[in-house]
Amino acid sequence: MTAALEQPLLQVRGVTKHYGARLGCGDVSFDLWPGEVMGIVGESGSGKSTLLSCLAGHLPPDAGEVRFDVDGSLRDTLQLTEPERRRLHRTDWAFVHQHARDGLRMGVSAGGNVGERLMAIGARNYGEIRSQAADWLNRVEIAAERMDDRPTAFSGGMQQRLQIARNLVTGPRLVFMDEPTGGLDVSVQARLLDLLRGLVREMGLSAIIVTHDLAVVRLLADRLMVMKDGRVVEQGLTDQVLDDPQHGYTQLLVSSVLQV
Ligand SMILES: Nc1ncnc2c1ncn2[C@@H]1O[C@H](COP(=O)(O)OP(=O)(O)OP(=O)(O)O)[C@@H](O)[C@H]1O
Repeated sequence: MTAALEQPLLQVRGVTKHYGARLGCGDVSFDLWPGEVMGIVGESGSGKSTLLSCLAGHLPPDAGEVRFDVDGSLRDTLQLTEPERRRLHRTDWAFVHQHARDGLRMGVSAGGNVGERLMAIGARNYGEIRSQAADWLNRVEIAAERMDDRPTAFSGGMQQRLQIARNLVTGPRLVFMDEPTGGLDVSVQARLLDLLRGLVREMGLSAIIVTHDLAVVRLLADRLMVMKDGRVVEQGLTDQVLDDPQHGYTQLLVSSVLQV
């Protein structure tokens, strides 16, 4: 067994964030293992986005630790130096936003959006960058002839697929996703979900996915955390939690979906 498999990729302990007197998320702890996908579900205001922001280093928590496997040892990401943090965000971590425009450069061509990430980690050969960008556009089902178009000329679903290509092209070890299928038409959502599932399996991605859509976690997540009022009320294997929910709130969440 390699060292990477003997310890979690991400270790979260006691992460807490308040907004003034209001609790954003409270005392959240879990381990994420390499190749594992964790889903975080809960109704609006339950603290999912706050937690994701704290985990991804976008928001400093009031308390707690977020340790990530850096070169074989678990380092508290809140204590990293600025260059170390930047390196982490460019190489090992990726963040897929709900709104593609938050994760894309809208004034740059589709190929440029993907190629830029490669250049940020040191790629310099133009031909090589363009061919890798073309390969990734193909993987996310964007036709090669759209490579020089700007994302503003793309549909919502295409923009989201482009954002995914931009994030995955550098082979990150951990991907944070905030409602990756939110705000899209149902048929577009289904196709995107299918694509994401293929990529997650093919690349053995480790990911943390926030969603209010149980269909998303059913398809993508190995494990599930259910949040309510900033707290984790239930966690476990996705199928177990969804098929046999123990907490009253999870039961409500599952049954309200079934009634739709
Ligand atoms: N910037 C902020 N200032 C003050 N309170 C905030 C802020 N952001 C979130 N909150 C509060 O923190 C709690 C958790 O909100 P959060 O956005 O994390 O929930 P969520 O589950 O992601 O909701 P949604 O699905 O609607 O995005 C809520 O009570 C919310 O009102």
